[in-house]
Formats: sequence, structure tokens, C-alpha cells
Amino acid sequence: HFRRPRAGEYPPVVPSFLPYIGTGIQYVRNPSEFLGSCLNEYGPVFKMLIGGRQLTVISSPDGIAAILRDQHNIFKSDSIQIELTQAIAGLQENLPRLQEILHHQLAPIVGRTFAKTSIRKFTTVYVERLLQEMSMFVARSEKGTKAVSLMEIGGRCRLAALCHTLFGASFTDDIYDDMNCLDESIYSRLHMVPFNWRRSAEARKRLIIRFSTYIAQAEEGIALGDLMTSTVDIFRANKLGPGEKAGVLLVFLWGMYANTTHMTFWALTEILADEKLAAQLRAEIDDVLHTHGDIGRGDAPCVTDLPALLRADAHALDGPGLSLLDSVIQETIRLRVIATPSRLVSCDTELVVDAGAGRRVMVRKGEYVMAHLMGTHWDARWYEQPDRFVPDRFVAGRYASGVETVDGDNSTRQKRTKLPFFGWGGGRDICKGRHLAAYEMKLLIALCVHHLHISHADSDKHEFGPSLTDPLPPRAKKQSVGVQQAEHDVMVRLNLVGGGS
Ligand code: HEM
Repeated sequence: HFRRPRAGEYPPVVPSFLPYIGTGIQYVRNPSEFLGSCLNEYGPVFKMLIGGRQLTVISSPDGIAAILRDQHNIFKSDSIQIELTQAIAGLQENLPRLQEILHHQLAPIVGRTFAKTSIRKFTTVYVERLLQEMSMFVARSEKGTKAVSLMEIGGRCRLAALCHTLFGASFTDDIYDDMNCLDESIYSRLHMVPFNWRRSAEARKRLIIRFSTYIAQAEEGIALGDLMTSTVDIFRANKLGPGEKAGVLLVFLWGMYANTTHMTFWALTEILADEKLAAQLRAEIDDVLHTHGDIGRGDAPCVTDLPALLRADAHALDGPGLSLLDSVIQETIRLRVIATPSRLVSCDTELVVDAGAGRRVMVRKGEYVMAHLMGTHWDARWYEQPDRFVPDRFVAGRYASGVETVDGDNSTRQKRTKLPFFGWGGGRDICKGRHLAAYEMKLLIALCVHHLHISHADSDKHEFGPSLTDPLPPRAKKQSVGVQQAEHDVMVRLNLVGGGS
């Protein structure tokens, strides 16, 4: 991707009149819109100054791949993510070291724990607990008489199941409200936007206290799973203080919680708005149930039980029969990922912007490159009607040359693809939780579509279908981190299909 610099190849620069701050104010107000309007005006490569950083923003597939799949270790990620760690954990000192621990010691363990070949150890316990949590949630919602938050169905049940599986049976605390409250404040904290910080500061304080107590118990020898045993070993080896350990654990759990929760919410709102899609997904899941057992075979009524199947095999939905559901997940990620992986350039380098056209750009040591994923995911050259949710967009065969898989790809080989997809990042720093995230999304969507009866609380109809009063999906907030957040929640009514247990 790289060659020596030539004069006159520098990208257009977004004008700014403020020294140091540069275009920071426009960017922070609404990053996605600002980057989108710069892309329209200047093309797939442009440069801007933000808070003292010279950033080259790249929106083309070749350019993004060159940044993410850099094999020469030219683009370093550490320094930018420190700010996110600080925003979540609220720590002021020792941050570069804590970031180093998260990035170089914990992330690889997360990658190994949730690799395709080893994930079952986690998911077998997780699925059992998730089913329990969902049943309790439905019971609490008084069988459909009370409207409940769609965000909460995924968020609360998932978080409880994650905590149970990660931390063990002794961790019974319900930390959803605090986690959610902290999550809502992360953008403002990260970009120092004024906000009412008191509630989220108190929520964070409670989370830190709870995690400190948990880690102290863990160090005294309560039974731990593999992931927590390795985590506690890392804390010990690095001689971290109690607050630092709790802060790192909070960052870690937020990473597991936030993106997947928002993504699941978006997918469910799209399904809630489209009766036909809901029916197609139900039929797809029915077929999987039929192939796994006698239930519903022949003329017998289809009294399928997804929970029973999942209890028998936590990965029963992993087979090839759910191509529409897989596509819905990938399409949701395409549409809702707003991450802008940024890297510090460690030496003067020329990187490819468009291999076919021979276009390259020079980036200098000490500057930053930003992979503007939305620039590719929302580009009409690759995606027809890019701002629309097209449920079957990623169903194999829809495009002649095939598509990338939902797992992303860690390799640098040329792919036979017409749909460039970077929802999980790529290369060395590819999302280490992607298999778990895709698994959880699939599980939750399948359970909500097939096992639960969900209806929009604003709708008169007690089934999937659009509501006139409150359009679905809701609008996205202007300011979110990594994955779009919704401007407001969606209230739904909930019943178990057939009133089953
Ligand atoms: C739908 C949900 C998710 C999405 C869309 C997502 C997306 C991403 C993206 C785009 C990156 C790359 C960032 C960069 O290159 O700078 C990333 C990194 C990462 N993700 Fe995820 N993620 C999701 C869920 C998860 C979950 C559930 C976990 C934990 C189990 C996780 C753990 C990580 C880690 C540890 C990294 C850093 C990898 C490294 O630096 O080596 N993610 N994720």
C-alpha cells in the first residue's frame, strides 16, 4: 500500500479558523453528519484539524482496509482509545498503562474466549441464564398488560446473563440501570460536552464499588470462570490498585454490553415495523425447529419451543438455515455502526485510497488517520439505497459475486466481494467479541420474534406492524459512540407465544 511521497498529492483540507480546536466544534455537534457533508464536498479523502490533531479521514473501502489491515504496524491505536477508557472508568492517572493492559493483555484473552472454537463454554451457561431472565421479565410485565421498554428487554436480560456467566452465581446484583445511565453519558464525557453529570457519576460510583468488592472476593478465591481467572491474574501481575482494577473491569463490561444492546434494539425496531419480515423470520426459525426434532412435523400444529432447543444446543441457530436472520443482523450493523477507528501514524507513509484508480495519499508521522466506516457503508456505489434498511441485502446470491460473512475477516487476502463491510473493524484490532455479539443478537432476535409475542404499545394491533403515532424505527441521536443510539425508546407489550412457560 505504501510508496515514497510525491509533491502535490496531499488531500483537500477542511478549512477552519480556530487554531488548535480546528473543526472540533462542528465535529462534536454531530460527527456522522459532519463527516458525511465533508465527504460530499471533498471526496473520500480529506484532512482536518481537531483538538490539535491533524486527521486524514478516509472513506473508501481500499483506504479503510489499508488502515485496519496494516501489517507493518505503522498505524497505532493506543493513544486515542485512552480517552474512551478515561470517559468510562473516570480514572485520571496511569491511563496509558491501563490502556496497554486492556489492549495488549485483556483483548487477546477476550478474542480467545470468544473464538468460534471455544465460545461454547461460555454460551452454554449464558443461554440458560438468558432464558430464565427473559421469563422473569415477561412475568414482571404482567403478561402484556403493561407496556415495557424494548431497549430494556435486550439490555436488562443480556446484562444479567452476562454478569452471571462472567462473574459467577454469587453476582446477583441488577446493575442495568446504572450501566445504562453511564452508557448514556459516555459521548458527553468523551467530548467534554456539558451535561448533567450527577446521576451518571453516582451510577459509576456504585458500579466501581460493586466491582471492587467483587474483585476482592475473587482474589480471596471464590470460584471463577476461565475469563475472570485470567483477568484477575492480569490485575495481580500488573500490581493494579483497587480502583484501577474496578475501572478496567467496568470498561471491559461496558464493551460487552453497549454496542450489542443498541444493535439488537435497532434490529428489533425494524422487525417490529415490518409484519412481513417478522413472518418470514418466524418461518425460517420454524424450519430450523422442524429439522431439529419432531415438533410440528407433518400435519401436527407447530407447537415449537425455541427455548427447549436452545437448552439442548446453545448453538442450534448457527447452521445455514437462517440466511434472512443473518442478513438482518449484518444489515443492522451496516446501517448503525458509526465507529471511526483512528490510528496514530508512526512514520511518513503513503497509503492506497483507490487501488483501481491508482490513487494514494501521503500521511505524516505524528498525524492521525481515521477510517470513516459509514463513508463506505452508506455509499450508493456499493449499496443500493444505502440509507434504507434492506433485510435481505446480505442473503447470498442477491449479488452475483458473493458477500463478506457476518464474522468479518482477519485476513489481508483479496476478497471476492461487491459489498465492502467493516462492521467489526478488521485486521489486528478486529472486534474480539464479534462472534459473541453476532450470537447474542441472533439469539435475542429469534426469541423475541418466535417465542415472545411483541407488539408496539402505541399500535392498536397486538402483533408486529407499523404504528401511526410513533414511527419505527425511532430517529438516531446526533451524538453516540461506536453504534448509533436511538433518540427515544420504544414501548412494547409482551406475551409468551401460546402463553407457554
Ligand atoms: C454488535 C456489537 C459490536 C460491534 C458493532 C463492535 C464493533 C467493533 C469495532 C468496529 C471494533 C474495532 C475498533 C477499532 O479498530 O478501533 C471493535 C473492537 C473491539 N471489540 Fe467490538 N463490537 C461489538 C461487540 C463487542 C463485544 C460483545 C465485545 C466483547 C465481548 C467486543 C470486544 C471488542 C474488543 C476487545 C475490541 C478491541 C480489539 C483490539 O483492539 O484488539 N465487541 N468492536
